[in-house]
Amino acid sequence: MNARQTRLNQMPEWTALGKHREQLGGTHLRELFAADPERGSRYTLQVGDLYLDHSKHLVTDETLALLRDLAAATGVAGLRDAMFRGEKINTTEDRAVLHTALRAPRDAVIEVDGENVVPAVHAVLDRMAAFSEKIRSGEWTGHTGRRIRNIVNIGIGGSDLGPAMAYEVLRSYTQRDLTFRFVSNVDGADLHEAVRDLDPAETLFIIASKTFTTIETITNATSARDWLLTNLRVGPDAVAKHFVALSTNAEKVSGFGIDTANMFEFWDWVGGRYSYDSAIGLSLMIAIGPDRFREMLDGFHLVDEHFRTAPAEANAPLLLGLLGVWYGAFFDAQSHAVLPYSHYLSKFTAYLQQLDMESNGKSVDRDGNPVDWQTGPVVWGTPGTNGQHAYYQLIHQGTKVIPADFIGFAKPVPSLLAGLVPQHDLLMANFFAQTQALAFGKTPEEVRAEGVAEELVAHKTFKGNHPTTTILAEELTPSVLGQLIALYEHKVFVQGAIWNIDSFDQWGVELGKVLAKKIEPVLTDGKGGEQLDSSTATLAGKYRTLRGR
Ligand SMILES: O=P(O)(O)OC[C@H]1O[C@](O)(CO)[C@@H](O)[C@@H]1O
Repeated sequence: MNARQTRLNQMPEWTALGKHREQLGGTHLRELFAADPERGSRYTLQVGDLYLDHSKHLVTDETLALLRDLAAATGVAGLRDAMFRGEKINTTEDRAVLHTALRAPRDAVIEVDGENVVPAVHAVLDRMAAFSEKIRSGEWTGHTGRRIRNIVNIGIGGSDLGPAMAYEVLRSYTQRDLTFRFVSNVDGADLHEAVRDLDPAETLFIIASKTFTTIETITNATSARDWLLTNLRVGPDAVAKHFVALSTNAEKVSGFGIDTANMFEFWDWVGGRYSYDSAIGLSLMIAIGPDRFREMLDGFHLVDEHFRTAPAEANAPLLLGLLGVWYGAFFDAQSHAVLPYSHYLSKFTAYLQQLDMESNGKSVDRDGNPVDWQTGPVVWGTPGTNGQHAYYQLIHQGTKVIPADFIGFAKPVPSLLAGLVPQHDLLMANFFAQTQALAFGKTPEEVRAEGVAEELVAHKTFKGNHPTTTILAEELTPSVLGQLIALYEHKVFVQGAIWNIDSFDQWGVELGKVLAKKIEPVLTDGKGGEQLDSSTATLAGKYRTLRGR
C-alpha cells in the first residue's frame, strides 16, 4: 500500500470543503427545501430494496460534489478495488480483507496468495447447510439419543453480536420448536441464565471463536462442558454430540476436545466484526434454514456489487460515508445515532457499534502518524419509539450535533395482532414525524401563533436543522438484512479510506486483556499487588475485603 503523499487536512479538496462550510454558515434546512421544491425526491437513492433519502442533510449539490472530490483525491475507489481483489489492505496484520468473498456466487473467482477462495467458502456453506438440516429435522441427536431442541452459541464480539443480532431480526423466520440462546459475557451469570431451564440431553453448544483463544469464550465453553457432563453424568465422549466449533484454528479446537470433524472453518481474511455471514452464522442458519441464509447472502452480495460498480453520484455507501466525514470534520459531530423503527432491529445498533467503532476508532494513520482530524464517531441508539420517550429530547433541543439514521419498513412482520389495531401505521407515523421535526423544527413565531405565553416561547421552540438519513424498505426480509449490513460495512470502509486509517485491525483491545491477566492473581491470591498503580492496588484490596478474602 503506497503511503499517502499529502496529509488529509492539507489536501486542496479538504480546504475547499472547509471554505464551503464557512459559506454555508447556519443555512437552515427550511431554506434549502424552500429553494428546491424537488429536493425531497431528488436527494434519494434506490439500492436493491433500500430507498435512501438524504434530503434532510446539511448539504447542497456543491457540498456533495466537493465531498466526491475528496473521495477521489483520497483514493477510495482504488482501495475498494484492492479490497475486492483480495490484496492485503489490512497492513498492520498483513491480511486480505475479503468478507465480500463470503457472499460471492459459486462461480466467482477471488484469489488470496494465488488461490481461489470461493470454492472453500461454498464447501463450508454446504456443510453448514447439511448440519443445519440435521438439527432442524431432528436427525442429529444428543449423546443419550434425544433430539436437539436448544442451541447455545458461545462467543464474544464478532462471534456473538452478528448471530445474536440477526437471530432477533429474523425471529419471525425461525423454526419455532428450537430454542436459541447467545452467551458472551465472562460473568458466569450469562451462561447460568442461558442454561438454567435447558435439558442438557437436548442442548447443543456452538463455540464460536475465530482465534479459539479468547478467554471469555474459552472460559464459558469450559463451564458449559462441565455443566453438560456433570448433569448428564457422562464422560468426555459425549462432547462430540453436544459441541461444535466455528473457528480458523483447528489445532486449538482439537486441543479443547472438539473433534475437528465438527468444526466449521473460516479464514484469517475474515475480520471478526465482518464474520457473521461466514461459519459464525451457523446458529442463525439453524434458526432460519439454509435457504433463508442464502437469501441473506444474496442481499449482501447485491450491495457489494452496487458499491463496487455504481458511479460516485449514485453510490450509497460512498454517500453515507462522506456525510459522516462531513459532520465529523466540519460540524464537530462526535456521535452518530442509528434509530431503527422495528422491534426486530433491537440489537442492530449494538452490532454496528463493533462494526464501526472497532474499525474506525483509530488515532494514527496507515503509516503510524497521529491523525489531526476526527475519525470514527460514537455510534449509539435503540429502537426509535422507545428512544423518543428517553433521549430524543437531547437530539431535538440539546447543544450537540447528532446526525442520525432512521430505518423503517412499509409492511409489518406478520403478527398475532394483525388487523386488530393499525399499530404499524402509528409506528411509521412516528418515524416520519421525527425526521420532519428534527429537520424543520418549530420557529418562535409558530410557537407564539399558538398563543403560548412569552416566557415559554424559548422553551417550546425547536431549532431544527438536525441532519438525518431515512432508510425505508418494503419489508424486513433476510435479503434486506444482508443489504443493510453490507451498506454499513462499506460505509465504514469509505470513512476509513478517507481518514487513511486501517479499519481492519483492533490493537486497542489488547492492553486491557494483558492487564486483566496480571490483575487476576492479585484478586484471587493477593499476589503481585505491589506492581499495580496505587488506585488499582487499593481497588483490588477493597475487592478482596468485600469478597471476604
Ligand atoms: O472470535 P474471537 O477470536 O473469539 O474474537 C472475538 C472478538 O475479540 C476481538 O478480537 C477483540 O475484542 C474482536 O475483534 C473479535 O470479534
